[in-house]
Formats: sequence, C-alpha cells, structure tokens
Amino acid sequence: MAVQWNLRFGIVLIGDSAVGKSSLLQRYTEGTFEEASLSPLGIDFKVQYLDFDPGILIKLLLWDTAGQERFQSISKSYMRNSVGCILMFDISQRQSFKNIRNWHREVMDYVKPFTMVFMLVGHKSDLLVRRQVRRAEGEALAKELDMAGYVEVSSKENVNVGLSFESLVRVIYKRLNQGKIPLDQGWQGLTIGLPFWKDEEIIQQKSCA
Ligand SMILES: Nc1nc2c(ncn2[C@@H]2O[C@H](COP(=O)(O)OP(=O)(O)OP(=O)(O)O)[C@@H](O)[C@H]2O)c(=O)[nH]1
Repeated sequence: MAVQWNLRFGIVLIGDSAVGKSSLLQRYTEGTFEEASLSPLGIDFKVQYLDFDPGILIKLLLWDTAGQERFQSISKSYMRNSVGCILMFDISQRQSFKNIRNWHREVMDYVKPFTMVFMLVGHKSDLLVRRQVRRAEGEALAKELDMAGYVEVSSKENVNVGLSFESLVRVIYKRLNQGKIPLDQGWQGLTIGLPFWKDEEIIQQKSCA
C-alpha cells in the first residue's frame, strides 16, 4: 500500500564533481559508505520518509546530480522540481568552495520564480589535516547568501549526516507555515498530500501526484 504522506519536498544535491554528493545520499538513505562510488549518469534519486512533528509525515524526493559539466543541463531540470538544495563543497578542496557562489547563482537563476531554500554543507570533515576551508568561512558564506545554515559533515565517519537534511527540512517547513513558500499548481518542488493542521487552519491538498 502506498505510504500516506502529508508533505512531499524535492531536495536536490548540488556541487562540484567528487565533493561526495552520492556518498552523502547513500549514507543518509542506506546507512552505508563506499570508498569508490559510481557517478550517476546525469541524475539519480532516492526516497526517504521523515516522521516530523507529531502526525506529519514528510516524503523526501532526493535528487543526486552529477557535478560534471556535461551533465549540467540534466541537473537543471531537477532544480525546478525541488524546494530545497544541499549545496556541497569538500573542505579539503578550496576550489570546490570557491565554486559555491557560481552554483548558487546558477540555481537561483534557474528556479525563478520558484523558491529554493539552501543548506551549505562542508563535506569530508574527517579530512581535518587536509582542511583548506575554515569553518568560519563556511558560516560566513551561508549567512551572506541567506542560506538556511552551514553544517560540516562526514559521510565516511557518519557525522552530521541526518542533521544536514533535517535542518533544511525544518526551515522549509517553517517557511511553509509562515506562508513564505508560494504553492503553484503543477510545481513539483513542494506538494501537499494528506491535509494537516497548521495553527487554526487546515491546509488542504493543492495537488497530489
Ligand atoms: N574522506 C572522505 N571521503 C569521502 C567522503 N564522502 C565521499 N568521499 C569520497 O569522495 C569521492 C567522491 O565521492 P562521490 O560521492 O562519488 O562524489 P560526487 O559528488 O557524487 O561526484 P560526482 O558524481 O562526480 O558529481 C569518493 O572516493 C568517496 O569515497 C567523506 O565524508 N570523507
């Protein structure tokens, strides 16, 4: 029987090739880590359910994009199907951090007029001795670009993996409740399934796929 969810959020993982997007997704959804993982041929996705506030089940559609240039047109179409973006760099590769601004600009341009909530992830935090980006720099950039936050994560050592997704989901949920996320018919980024209570009013189903 199909799972009855209240909300469905599309979340896309974006960042340079080899920052660890597939590894983070694998750790989060399957609890495993492999030293060598195959790059998706353009796009891959996983589903995860989150028992959120009491009585609210959120279905996450998690899109794993390929960082390589040749796949970028494919990745773009999935940005529009998402309300959240895990924007990732590798703390041991300064260039991947420098590229965050470009990724951010590209996503913002592409998703207009829809909303995108970003979480900045400094990945491979286990590589402390090879660190090329300070935590304070990550925090400052997330603030400057008005992101939901900055978190340092290691998929290898399983540090802050759930936190990175759940903090993003919490901010999206909060903004939805504040009416800051316009719901357009036909937009797949955020979908309301079973009606749920928000304060005094009930949020009804707008569209359900
Ligand atoms: N030390 C360390 N290595 C990691 C971590 N996460 C991933 N890696 C390694 O980084 C490499 C790249 O990981 P992927 O998950 O394939 O990276 P990706 O961003 O999906 O790469 P593309 O698909 O090419 O865009 C692999 O060799 C992983 O084993 C981590 O938390 N710590």
